[in-house]
Amino acid sequence: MTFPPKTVALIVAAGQGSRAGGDVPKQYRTIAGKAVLAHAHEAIAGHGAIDAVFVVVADGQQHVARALLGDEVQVVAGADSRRGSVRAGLEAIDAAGGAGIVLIHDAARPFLPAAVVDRLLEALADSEGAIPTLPVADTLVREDGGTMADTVERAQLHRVQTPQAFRFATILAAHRAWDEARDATDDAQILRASGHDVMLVHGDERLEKLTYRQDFARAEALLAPAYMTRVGMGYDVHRLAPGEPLWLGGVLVPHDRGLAGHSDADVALHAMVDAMLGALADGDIGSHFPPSDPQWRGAPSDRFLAYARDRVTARGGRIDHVDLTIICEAPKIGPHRDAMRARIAAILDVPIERVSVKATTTERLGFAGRREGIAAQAVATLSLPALS
Ligand SMILES: Nc1ccn([C@@H]2O[C@H](COP(=O)(O)OP(=O)(O)OP(=O)(O)O)[C@@H](O)[C@H]2O)c(=O)n1
Ligand SMILES: C[C@](O)(CO)[C@H](O)COP(=O)(O)O
Repeated sequence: MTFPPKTVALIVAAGQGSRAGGDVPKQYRTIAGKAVLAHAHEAIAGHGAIDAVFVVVADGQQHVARALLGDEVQVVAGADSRRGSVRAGLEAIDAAGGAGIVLIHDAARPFLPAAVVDRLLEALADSEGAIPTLPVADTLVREDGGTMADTVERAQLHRVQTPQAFRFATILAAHRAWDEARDATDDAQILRASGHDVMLVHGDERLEKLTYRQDFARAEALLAPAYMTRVGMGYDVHRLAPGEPLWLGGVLVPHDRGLAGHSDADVALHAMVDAMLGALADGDIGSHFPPSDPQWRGAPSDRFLAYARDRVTARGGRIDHVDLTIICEAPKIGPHRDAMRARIAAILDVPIERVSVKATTTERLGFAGRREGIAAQAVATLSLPALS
């Protein structure tokens, strides 16, 4: 029976990130709230073939790495060059008992699809080393003092990524044999210099290295949740009755009659609640606050609207806009429009510019025209995570 060789991931994170700028080295900057190094660690450590992870950081930063990654990870002090940091990591793995396979990975490549690791390990079955690469899509030219010189044939050129996978004993020996006076930008060239072939497997665009400041915006965009716009509409009617206060759009409006209903009968807020629940495809106001339930008798309708707002937030969504139309002969809505907008904006916790309140009569036609009741229509526009 053969056992798979012990496979160790070695993440190098001891660089200064000078090309990326910023107050802290790029591997400690966050993307979607998580440190770049933590993303890289999570991606590689989460692959089922990885038995242990060693991380190389600048001397003095060991406690930062442990705080980010936990105590299971082995933390090693790095060197002034990437090559030196890899060497320090390999020696630490050797001192800890060695490995069968090592995957050497840049912390600066935080997004690692598992399929890349699968391809590397498969290629390693017949070789001492394998690396992920991508083809070059642009035309390549040499420069001669600011002008274009020869075009470089690109068919055989590849962009080299990490992780780079090696038989551990072979890459350790190659590093030890390497002339310390020379640098090397990656480990595959060190292996090759020791006489071994390096297999190429297909890499992944998501593995691109964070090198420059603008690369961080690209990385944030990669992780940003995709939103979809959802629109809901609501409609409600309540009867006007003497001796009732008139609540409309969350505002107490002076009038000779008020709206009758189980709660405070604020027809405008009720239509808005239904619009928001509609956009969520989450039932209607009656299913969340049944009129048969005595606890809602006389209840202020701003509670219902705040509830709908919280349903949106709980789904990871945001309220982009609400548009309300109040349909009545009297009272006049114009004088109260901005107070209603301000109140609704406060309940929904959105800027007032996202709240529209309009009004219309029905030219004295129908129940609204006969002043028997007031109707309201609302449209709510929400952004919800696409998968919600
Ligand atoms: N002395 C070094 C230099 C680099 N690295 C690591 O090697 C990876 C790739 O290197 P690079 O992108 O060049 O990172 P930096 O050297 O930090 O960047 P810069 O050259 O812009 O300073 C990074 O994860 C980096 O932290 C390292 O461990 N030790
Ligand atoms: C190892 C590497 O990421 C492979 O592309 C690259 O060579 C690192 O180069 P850098 O100059 O250290 O960024």
